[in-house]
Amino acid sequence: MSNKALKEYTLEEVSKHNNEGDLWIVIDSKVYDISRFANLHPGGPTVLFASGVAGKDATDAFFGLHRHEVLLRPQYKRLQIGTVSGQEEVIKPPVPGQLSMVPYAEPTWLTKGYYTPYYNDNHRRFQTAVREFMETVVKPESIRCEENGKRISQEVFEQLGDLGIIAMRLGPGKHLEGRTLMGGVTKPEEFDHFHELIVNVELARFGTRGVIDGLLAGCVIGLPPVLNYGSPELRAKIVPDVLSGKKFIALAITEAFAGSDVSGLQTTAVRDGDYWVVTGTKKWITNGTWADYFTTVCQTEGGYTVMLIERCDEISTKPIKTSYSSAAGTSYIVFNKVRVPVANTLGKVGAGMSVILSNFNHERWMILTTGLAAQRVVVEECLKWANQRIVFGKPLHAQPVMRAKLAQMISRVEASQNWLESITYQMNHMSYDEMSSKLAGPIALLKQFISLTGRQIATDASQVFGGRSLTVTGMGNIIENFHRTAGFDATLGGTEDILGDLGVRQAMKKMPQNARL
Ligand code: HEM
Repeated sequence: MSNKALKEYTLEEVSKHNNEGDLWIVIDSKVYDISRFANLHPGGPTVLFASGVAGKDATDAFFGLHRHEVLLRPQYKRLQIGTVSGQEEVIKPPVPGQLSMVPYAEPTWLTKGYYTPYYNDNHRRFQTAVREFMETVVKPESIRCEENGKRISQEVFEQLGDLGIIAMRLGPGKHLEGRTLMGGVTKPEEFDHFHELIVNVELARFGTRGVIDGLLAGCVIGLPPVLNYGSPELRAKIVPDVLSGKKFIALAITEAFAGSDVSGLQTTAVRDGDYWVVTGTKKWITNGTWADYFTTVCQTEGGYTVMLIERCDEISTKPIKTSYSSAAGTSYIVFNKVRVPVANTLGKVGAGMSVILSNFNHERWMILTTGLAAQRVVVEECLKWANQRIVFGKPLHAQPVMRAKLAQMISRVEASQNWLESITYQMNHMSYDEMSSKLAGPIALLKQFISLTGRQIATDASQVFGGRSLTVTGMGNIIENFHRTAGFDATLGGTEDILGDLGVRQAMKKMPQNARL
């Protein structure tokens, strides 16, 4: 119903409808006829007949128990029959694309009145366009897929492809040449790692951790070896379809036999004329359940070799059940004497380790950007909840223990943001080789820091939300998802302890020989 068709009522008129079969309430200036809905209400009918609710302004009671989006669902929206005369809506529904006004809900560069050394007007226009698209198209789909465990629809993947988002997730580079990015908001030559950071942040804000990986993390890590080491023929065959969202690729390294210790891999590739014959298994492969191509590391004579394997009858991919949604497509893969053309070899035979390692910094940077974005959303949720939740007659934030938790959360997110932007700035100014030698340590340490703070934030947030943080639906749904999945970032792309160790080893390598106290 459009606002024009709605009638105006006085509070006195509303108050007469307070019985079974004839029940109205007011929520934030809007009058709802819930006479028939009462028996269908998920919270039961009795709560709706309570004296402060039936026929009354139930705004505070409603927002103490429901998220705003409940009222926006079409089946509930149509319960509205009018507005209260002389009243205006105070609690505005979220508008897709809009920046949050909650303190610390946005990084400083997106907060009114603050300055930034890193971002320019192009980044701002780009951020607006990406957020609007993500919130309008990707968010509803993400919420559905996180719940039902299905992959994002083909239609949305192709929209991501058309806007250049799949390609942009790989960072700046030749693969962007000639592409129209976000409908022309940014030119390929303007696109830098801050644009890429914006894309990663904006797709990670929905409280749908499985979907973050489902939004083609497999391509971010699986396609670069093809771009950097594949023959022109192979690139021409694979890259256009993958970047347009028509075909999918996964990076198949880890095995039940080897995780962070990549040198324990057992999948073999044996040469037979112009083919490799690949036999073995891979485990925890993101996007593997639906991938058309697998960038795979195999043991060959002379060491490890990376090759692109196309899906065929000799490959089976089984979904692995994890504590996050199957929308990520996490899979167990069996290669049963798969014949792979030698022309699909990526890099030199026996030089597989350097092909894999060349990709790790970017992968870790990508993981920590989405991890941090999700943490900031949790901070926003907690600040809002601490403000609106009334306990012992006062808002939750009146309790010093709650303020102490919020202070810790905010500080962690702001510290990570500043470190991340500093590293991203370095990435923009360094050659690929410089990045490998100078940023592997800092990226590893920042990833360790962000995955650690993620788990600390998850623990604090669950205390702020109490029982609501345990339920998949309702007020604390974002906290529940975050709390359940925060540990993932401590494992993906190298475990937290190993990355901390790597950071320190890199530093020690650079210690001046004559350094003394
Ligand atoms: C148009 C009005 C209303 C609609 C459309 C509505 C809808 C819902 C929905 C969809 C849920 C399931 C949980 C969720 O998705 O958040 C729910 C739960 C609930 N509702 Fe309502 N509701 C309305 C008004 C009210 C009011 C005025 C009260 C006041 C007491 C109330 C009390 C509850 C309670 C106690 C629960 C269970 C909450 C929980 O499990 O934590 N509802 N409602």
